[in-house]
Amino acid sequence: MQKTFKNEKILFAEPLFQCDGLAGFTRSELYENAIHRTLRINQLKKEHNWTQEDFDIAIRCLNYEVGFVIHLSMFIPAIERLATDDQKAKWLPLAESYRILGTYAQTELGHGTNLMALETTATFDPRTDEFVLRTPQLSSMKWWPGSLGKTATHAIVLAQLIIGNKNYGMNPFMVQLRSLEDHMPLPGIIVGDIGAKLGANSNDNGFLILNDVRIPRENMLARNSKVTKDGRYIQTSTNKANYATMVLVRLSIIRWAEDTIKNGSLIAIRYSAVRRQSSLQAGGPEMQVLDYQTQQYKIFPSLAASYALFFTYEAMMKEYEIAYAQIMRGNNQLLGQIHGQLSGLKAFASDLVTYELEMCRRSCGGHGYLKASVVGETLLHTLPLVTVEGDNTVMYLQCARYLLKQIAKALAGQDVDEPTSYLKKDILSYTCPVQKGEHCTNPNYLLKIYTQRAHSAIASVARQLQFDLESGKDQSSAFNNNLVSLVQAAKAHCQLCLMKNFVESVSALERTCSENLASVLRQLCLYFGLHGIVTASGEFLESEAIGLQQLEWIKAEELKSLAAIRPNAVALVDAFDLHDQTVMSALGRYDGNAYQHLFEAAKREPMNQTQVPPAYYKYLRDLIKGQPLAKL
Ligand SMILES: CCCCCCCCCC/C=C\CCCCC/C=C/C(=O)SCCNC(=O)CCNC(=O)[C@H](O)C(C)(C)COP(=O)(O)OP(=O)(O)OC[C@H]1O[C@@H](n2cnc3c(N)ncnc32)[C@H](O)[C@@H]1OP(=O)(O)O
Ligand SMILES: Cc1cc2nc3c(=O)[nH]c(=O)nc-3n(C[C@H](O)[C@H](O)[C@H](O)COP(=O)(O)OP(=O)(O)OC[C@H]3O[C@@H](n4cnc5c(N)ncnc54)[C@H](O)[C@@H]3O)c2cc1C
Repeated sequence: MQKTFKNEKILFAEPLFQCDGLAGFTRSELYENAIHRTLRINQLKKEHNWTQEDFDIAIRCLNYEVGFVIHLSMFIPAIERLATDDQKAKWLPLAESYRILGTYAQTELGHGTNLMALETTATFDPRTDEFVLRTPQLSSMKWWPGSLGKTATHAIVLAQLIIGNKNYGMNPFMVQLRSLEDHMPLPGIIVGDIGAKLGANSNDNGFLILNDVRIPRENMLARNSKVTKDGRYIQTSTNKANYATMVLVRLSIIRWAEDTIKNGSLIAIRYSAVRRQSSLQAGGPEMQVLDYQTQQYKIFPSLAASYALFFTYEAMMKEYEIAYAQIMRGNNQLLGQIHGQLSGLKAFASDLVTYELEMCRRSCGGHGYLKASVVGETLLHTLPLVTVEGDNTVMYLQCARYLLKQIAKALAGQDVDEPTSYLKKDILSYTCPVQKGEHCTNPNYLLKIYTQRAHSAIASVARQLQFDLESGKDQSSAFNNNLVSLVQAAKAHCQLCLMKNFVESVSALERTCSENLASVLRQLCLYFGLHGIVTASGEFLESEAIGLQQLEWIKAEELKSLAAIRPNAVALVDAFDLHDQTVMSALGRYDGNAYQHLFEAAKREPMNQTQVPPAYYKYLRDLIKGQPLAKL
């Protein structure tokens, strides 16, 4: 799956990267540890001539529990995408050498989704050839940007550009926040950490108030638009190009989701293979819980999702690279496609893994509630993915907006983008591919069912919107009246994308891998398809892609698939080739000694470093001895 990290031994030989000790760290310790880790990985990269890909894999091996994540994943990419060549020549070397530490400051206390309503302003002052940055009111302050709280010396601030009395919309500005001498905030800058979060507490997400902070005109990142010395606004590319960084990060989030669900399914399956509990025959030997059909039903979806997301990330990375290369040459033809695809798939991937991670946690019984199992921690660390880089509902709606445009083109006989080429088909020409039970064992037949269901969902909401408009509703009311169906249509398209990528990737692999491996992957792909239909059976029936007879066959085939996957389940997670230090879980170690590792973790618990707790002397001793308690 993930390219085996040939430098794993080097990385995990150092205590700094051994994860057992993180439990019990305070926020400041987590924060410092994360910074220390990134800088040490940088040193290892230089000492061992690692590539940038090695650096990236090292961070993934540490489950992104490192510092400077926004600097690396947003600040630098934003300079690359939004700055002119001269500005890149100035800022990139400083950022890449950590001489400046950055954040991407877009979200405000009052607005995160609605970028048009961001309140931070950058007013051009022609007298001094500067921009004056201001967060005019409480709700305007930047709130959430990673590394903003205590680390960033610079921020790419997204602000409404004001020239004279005209607002030219959201534009990016490079703003220095702290002195490079003593790290103190500069005049006009009020900055700090927004406080503890459910997870990811090594990251200093921060707040930023700008009180008439002046920056030179050349600090407006001007690849897509600029302001001349005499105050003229010149747009050289679509304003949407200023959104480019978010598109890239949505792609990264799909891989983040893949990484976390691999961890979760590995822990759940390895633990379920060693955990014996109860027996089916009275007095018989206790069973591996992995042999219970219900346990397989709970955790094999996460196994299938791991592979589905791996194949989808690989496919979308190729699609993004093609689009990005064109966009950077000024050709925005693929911008709408890549935005629509990645908005939806980021939402679908993060929804899928947060749901399946909780199922993995539940499948570990009581031990799933221990931090030492790590599944719960992984879930807490993954939860933000349904919100960051665009709240999932909003992202589905962006995807749906793209799909509506595509189906309108299809119905008008115009060309459509490759990912929506199925919309060119006549919706009435579909026939159910599954005419007998064995057809349910063919992923290609299932793919046709997914295609019809997605097409039907998109066509249905398009018709309903048209009906609402024709019956006199205005555009926004008609839209709001159909938001749930729009989200449903986007999800249907995204689930089709995952299934299509899975089927196509396995058929490509079949040409080069062994038949044994091919049959295991085919089985997993089939299961992924069957399970997806069963869990959304209402929508598939509604689309008439299947009837009750087909659903009955599919449900039966899904349960058969569980038994077929069982013999290879452990091998399929071992194939992730994840180091124990990456998985970190006492339940998911390669050696299978879950109880021993749980007990070792308990012994490391700080409370166990003394036999008698301090509370004994304060409260318990007198209580136990029947002494009257002093006034508390
Ligand atoms: C190599 C070593 C590297 C080591 C890496 C280390 C780290 C590992 C990697 C870690 C992985 C991930 C990191 C994750 C960290 C995340 C931290 C969080 C960051 C953030 O959250 S940043 C803030 C994110 N905020 C948002 O996403 C805001 C969401 N809102 C919006 O995007 C917009 O408001 C909107 C899309 C909802 C609405 O846009 P708006 O312009 O107001 O109106 P519309 O009419 O809807 O759109 C107008 C047209 O613009 C098109 N559009 C919109 N968005 C985009 C886009 N992003 N790209 C292209 N086009 C876009 C839209 O389609 C409309 O076009 P049309 O008019 O229809 O043609
Ligand atoms: C851990 C973390 C790290 C972050 N890091 C950064 C960062 O580095 N830089 C940065 O700029 N931001 C960052 N953010 C902020 C993040 O981008 C926003 O939280 C996100 O864009 C969602 O916006 P919001 O918080 O305003 O939610 P809202 O948009 O207020 O969402 C609230 C509810 O309203 C609904 N809603 C909103 N608009 C619509 C609509 N048009 N139609 C239907 N429903 C709607 C949403 O679905 C949601 O249910 C981070 C957030 C988190 C949690």
